[in-house]
Amino acid sequence: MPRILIIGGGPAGYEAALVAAQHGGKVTLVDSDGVGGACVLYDCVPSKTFIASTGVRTDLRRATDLGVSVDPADATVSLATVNERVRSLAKAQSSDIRARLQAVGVRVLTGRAQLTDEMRGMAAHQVHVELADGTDRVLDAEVVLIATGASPRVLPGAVPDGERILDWRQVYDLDVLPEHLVVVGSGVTGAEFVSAYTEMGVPVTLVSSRDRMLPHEDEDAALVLEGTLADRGVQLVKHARADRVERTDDGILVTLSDDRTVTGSHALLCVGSVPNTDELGLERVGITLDRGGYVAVDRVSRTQVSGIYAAGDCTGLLPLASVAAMQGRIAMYHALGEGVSPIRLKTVASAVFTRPEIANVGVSQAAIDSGKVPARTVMLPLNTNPRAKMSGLRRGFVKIFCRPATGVVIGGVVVAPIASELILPVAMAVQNNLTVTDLAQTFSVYPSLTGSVTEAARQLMRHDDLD
Ligand SMILES: Cc1cc2nc3c(=O)[nH]c(=O)nc-3n(C[C@H](O)[C@H](O)[C@H](O)COP(=O)(O)OP(=O)(O)OC[C@H]3O[C@@H](n4cnc5c(N)ncnc54)[C@H](O)[C@@H]3O)c2cc1C
Ligand SMILES: NC(=O)c1ccc[n+]([C@@H]2O[C@H](COP(=O)([O-])OP(=O)(O)OC[C@H]3O[C@@H](n4cnc5c(N)ncnc54)[C@H](O)[C@@H]3O)[C@@H](O)[C@H]2O)c1
Repeated sequence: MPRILIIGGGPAGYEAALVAAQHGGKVTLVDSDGVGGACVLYDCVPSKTFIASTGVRTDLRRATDLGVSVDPADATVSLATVNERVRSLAKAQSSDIRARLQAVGVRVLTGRAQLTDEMRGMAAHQVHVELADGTDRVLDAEVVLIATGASPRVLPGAVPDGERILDWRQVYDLDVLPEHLVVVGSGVTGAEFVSAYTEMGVPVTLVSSRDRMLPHEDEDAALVLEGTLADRGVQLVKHARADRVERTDDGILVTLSDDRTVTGSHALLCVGSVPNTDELGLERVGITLDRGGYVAVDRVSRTQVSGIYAAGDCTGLLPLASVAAMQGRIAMYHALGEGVSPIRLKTVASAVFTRPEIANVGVSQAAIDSGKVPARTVMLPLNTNPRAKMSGLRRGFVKIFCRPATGVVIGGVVVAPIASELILPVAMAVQNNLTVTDLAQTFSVYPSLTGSVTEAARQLMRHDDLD
């Protein structure tokens, strides 16, 4: 069995370690900041835990429409308590993962690793680990997995100070809600925080470099979200690139590239990430990084160098926890000589955890509209759904896309309060090459929001599908 050394303990690294150990590999995992990685400690898990608290206020706000009078103003937020919950849940999950790794025999080291091969082309790679206790160790391994993730991008004129100018990892240090939050960047991270703080009752201004939020998401979905946020009082400043963010006497000042200015009490920078790939000794062993600093990999996570694999955000493939984990597992199956299918991004389901949520899977409407992918499409507003009416939901929709000739489902989008859950039947259909007839003939519960998924599929069935 090869010796396996994994650098980075996020979903890419720890999922790889679990499968490798379960298949008999002798595995060491080195992580500098905490098992679970940035995913569990700073990014995905904390943000979704925070959003869970904001959702309580959303439900209270909507209660009056359903005949239950609650004044949302009475629902005061103890930000310190919310943030303490966020931090302790993240730490608990990190401990759980460490325990699982140790239970299957993975050796876990806390420290910073880098490749130090003295010669290229050797059967074993050499890794130097600077341990957290100040000591050093040199380890040899036939298989190395680089799974070092990414860090918030810092704009030269807008360096976070952790007090008023924040990146998304620093927001949990606030004890009091901002009086007026300016979010810079309208990608998924920016959109989620705009939605969450708005639900908390904080006035929010969004500085968006594009003509719409969520430029990589379904346009109809992004417009629904923009409409909802505008109704909730969010100020959207479009075509606005932030050049500088500075402290003022009582807050912050954002200066845009066209000299417009935006003021607020706090700024939250959500301007993307950079891969953690420097100081890893990659060039020394013969791995060249691309222009963005990412490690290039093939569909079974191999780098240019034999025995060295990479997975997760450091590869820039699709920065999602689920994809990172799959890349990590695939790398280990391949390294251990197990049968493995190359990664398929066309079946990845993902969600934006705003209110409403936006979830999608498979091909996009943009690819269909551009003529790249031939498809039949349907978009069903949720306000026709009986369960949605009962719950007072007015916005949202279900879209399904299928192949013109066969009716095989190739993608879909759901915009709804729990779209992240509702996308699963569409994802199952895409993953398993099911047709719209298969979906339509599946019993959905009456009344349910998934009834709109089966109804959308029914609308895509053609007369000859009924034969
Ligand atoms: C705000 C936010 C919310 C998100 N929400 C979601 C979500 O809801 N769903 C979803 O699927 N994805 C989400 N993502 C994306 C997800 O967090 C990432 O795709 C995921 O963390 C990638 O996992 P990873 O294993 O590649 O890296 P990471 O989770 O970043 O872990 C890498 C680890 O390697 C360590 N490391 C780095 N260098 C070294 C070194 N030299 N030696 C040792 N250790 C090292 C790091 O300290 C870190 O602990 C979100 C991202 C952000 C920014
Ligand atoms: N729910 C989830 O699954 C989830 C949540 C958050 C992030 N993620 C993952 O992380 C990826 C990255 O998302 P992200 O939002 O962190 O980064 P991103 O790179 O997608 O978005 C950053 C945005 O900031 C803008 N920007 C950059 N510089 C700017 C400036 N000076 N002024 C104004 N705007 C500026 C960019 O144009 C871009 O639209 C996502 O694609 C997703 O895969 C997933």
